[in-house]
Amino acid sequence: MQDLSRPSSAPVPAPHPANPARALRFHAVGFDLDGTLLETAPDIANALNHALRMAGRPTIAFEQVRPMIGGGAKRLLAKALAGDGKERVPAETLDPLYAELLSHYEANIAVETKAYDGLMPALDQLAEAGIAVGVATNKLESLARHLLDQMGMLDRFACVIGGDTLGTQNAKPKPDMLFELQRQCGGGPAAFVGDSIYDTGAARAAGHPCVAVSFGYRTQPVTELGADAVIDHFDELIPALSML
Ligand SMILES: O=C(O)COP(=O)(O)O
Ligand SMILES: [Mg+2]
Repeated sequence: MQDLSRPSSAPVPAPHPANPARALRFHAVGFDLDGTLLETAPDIANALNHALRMAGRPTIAFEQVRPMIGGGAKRLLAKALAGDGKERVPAETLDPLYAELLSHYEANIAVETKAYDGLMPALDQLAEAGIAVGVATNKLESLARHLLDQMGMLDRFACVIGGDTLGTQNAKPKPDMLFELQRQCGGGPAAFVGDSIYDTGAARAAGHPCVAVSFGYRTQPVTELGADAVIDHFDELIPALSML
């Protein structure tokens, strides 16, 4: 039926722009979680500092915690307790504090955590193009699912592989989690997007092209991660994937 409410001189709406994700060669795109999809460092730092307080140790400034994230919370706590890194922390000290950190984090997992700018439109474009997306994080799988659920994002991902899903000995930078993500996303060519050396290491070992985000957590310059492309904003993700 003719729309009589629109005057004949009204501009015709522009056609929906073509979705560049439809031209990608990948069947699946995997994402790291901390420092890639979500800025989780404030809530992680709060949980770490809670555990340090329980141990009677000095807390660590947020800016110092950020680059320490990437290898999982247990490694983060061990690094924080080790101070200059020379002190080896015995399991009987580490394990109860790790339990404290986890329970504080679980109860306060999405207080200050935020999705990075442009993430949702990029995920929308991938979904509209029929490309499966999954998460491979060194976080415990249960915490990763809980966090994504709290952020209202869990149903966007075909799978969530955590640092413990295949056994912690197979966590990134081993390639296994990326192979599992690829399998659960239905197979076919897959790319990976991450923020740290754990991610680029896993992608290289899996033979998956890799995009590094410059806004995440790492100790070295982003150009030294060995990624195939670097992006500063999620608006650049699909153009970057199209070059790989
Ligand atoms: O929790 C961590 O230390 C790492 O998590 P990520 O693999 O999602 O960066
Ligand atoms: Mg990360």
